[in-house]
Amino acid sequence: MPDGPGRAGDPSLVRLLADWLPRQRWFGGKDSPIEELSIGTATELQTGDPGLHHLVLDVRQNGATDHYQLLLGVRRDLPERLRPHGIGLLAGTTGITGHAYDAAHDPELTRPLLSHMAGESVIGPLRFRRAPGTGIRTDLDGTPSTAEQSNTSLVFGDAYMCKLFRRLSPGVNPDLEVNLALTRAGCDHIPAVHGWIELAPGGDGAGGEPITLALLSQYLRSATDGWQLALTSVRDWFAQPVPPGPPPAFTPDDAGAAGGDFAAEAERLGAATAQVHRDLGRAFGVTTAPPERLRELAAGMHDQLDAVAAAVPALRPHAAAIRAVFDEVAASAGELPFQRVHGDYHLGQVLRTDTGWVLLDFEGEPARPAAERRAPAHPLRDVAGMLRSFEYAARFLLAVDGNLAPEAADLLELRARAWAQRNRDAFCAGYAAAGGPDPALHAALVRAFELDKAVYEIRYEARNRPSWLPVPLRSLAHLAG
Ligand SMILES: Nc1ncnc2c1ncn2[C@@H]1O[C@H](COP(=O)(O)OP(=O)(O)O)[C@@H](O)[C@H]1O
Ligand SMILES: O=P(O)(O)O[C@H]1O[C@H](CO)[C@@H](O[C@H]2O[C@H](CO)[C@@H](O)[C@H](O)[C@H]2O)[C@H](O)[C@H]1O
Repeated sequence: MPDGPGRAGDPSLVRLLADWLPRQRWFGGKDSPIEELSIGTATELQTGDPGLHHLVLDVRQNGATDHYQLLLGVRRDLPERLRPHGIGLLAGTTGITGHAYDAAHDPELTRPLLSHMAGESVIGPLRFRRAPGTGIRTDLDGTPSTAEQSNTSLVFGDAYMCKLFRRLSPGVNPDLEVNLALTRAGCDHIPAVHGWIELAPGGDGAGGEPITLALLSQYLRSATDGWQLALTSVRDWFAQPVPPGPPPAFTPDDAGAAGGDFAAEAERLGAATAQVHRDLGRAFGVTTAPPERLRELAAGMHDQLDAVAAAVPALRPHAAAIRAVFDEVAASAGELPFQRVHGDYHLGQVLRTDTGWVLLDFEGEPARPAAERRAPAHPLRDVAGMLRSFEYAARFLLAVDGNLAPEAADLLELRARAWAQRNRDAFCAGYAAAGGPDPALHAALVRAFELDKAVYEIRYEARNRPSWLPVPLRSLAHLAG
């Protein structure tokens, strides 16, 4: 029978994890070495073979400690299907033996999560919770979603999606907080919350609030995410024959005539976004920020730019043009409505269901400190996030194909601009028509938010997906003007 890693100091497990962790998609610190790794909490959820343990890993990088969550499976023999998720063989230096692996990939070990949430179990510092008024089925196994994401989500049949937050933030996760509040506000544009898992206060020294570990939501089986829909539209447009003669100047209307047009969806998405902003305002309140707030906002943008330009040299040639836009915001007058927003809004965060658009993942940008992610902001920050996403979708195919001849790349860049402009316009029109602040009336602010987001993306890609770095860099020249 394999034994478990209950002893927090097992040196062989710690060594194996330090080697394995940086190779995981969801590990947010790939740009720096791990200075120290230790096991913060270890909770046995299932004894026997396979065994299941919940670990919180304390990972020190650049002098700061981040906490990551791992469901650790331990088996005497590791079946072929689990080998890609193996962490290593624990040879028993402290009495622990067996193959350790990431149990999120073992359906047999995911079912207990549902039964514990259904029964509201408390195991050591872990508390399993069921949302008020809901039941949870316990007859389903979970398999990891193949969606491109920063956490790991398990899909349970047609019923549930359980997001395991990988990098833990102190306190209640904003995704849970916002989804519960929007459910109470009767918002139609989110999936229903069924349950969650939390670590009791004091479990890792985060003070009085429990730390959210996982969120169980309604699985929107037949939905397609906005990113996939948008890319299909871009592919259609890029596949159009090139008109003969000198290089054409494509208009946004040309991009719409290609078939697979996304503009009507973009407009509906704009409207859904405005409705969610309205509901967020009702649930959490709206305050009027004085003009000094604009200066603080611009100062924060400059600070991020400093940090990212220091780390990513390719950003530096654009820095002066970007700073001029931030300065314009700092110099402007007027009072602004501040409220809770999505915070990391992009096409991968929205699903088109049979009845309309649903918004996901109210966690905010994973690299920002927790307090900043929950802080009120101007709603046009989300609008700018989605505008960046249209730029991303337009340029993704172009940036990832390194074999394009320069003329072909130039032509596709012109096509990319036309597609992005068409869908940006449609989204903004839908947003303003549904009652959101009109982006056209706040052009300087939207531009600053977009550039700030592009700078964030450059750091995000450098840290997490270096091969994607050309995507935000490519659009920067155009955006910075
Ligand atoms: N309730 C759901 N039903 C169906 N698919 C979902 C649901 N929630 C998320 N997804 C899919 O999973 C992807 C990642 O979800 P998200 O919450 O954004 O995770 P992360 O924070 O890790 O990026 C989404 O882009 C979407 O495709
Ligand atoms: O979805 P997350 O909360 O994990 O957000 C992070 O990862 C996103 C990528 O998965 C990243 O989004 C960037 O890439 C998208 C395409 O994959 C694109 O649509 C977005 O516009 C772009 O910002 C997001 O920035 C990051 O926080």
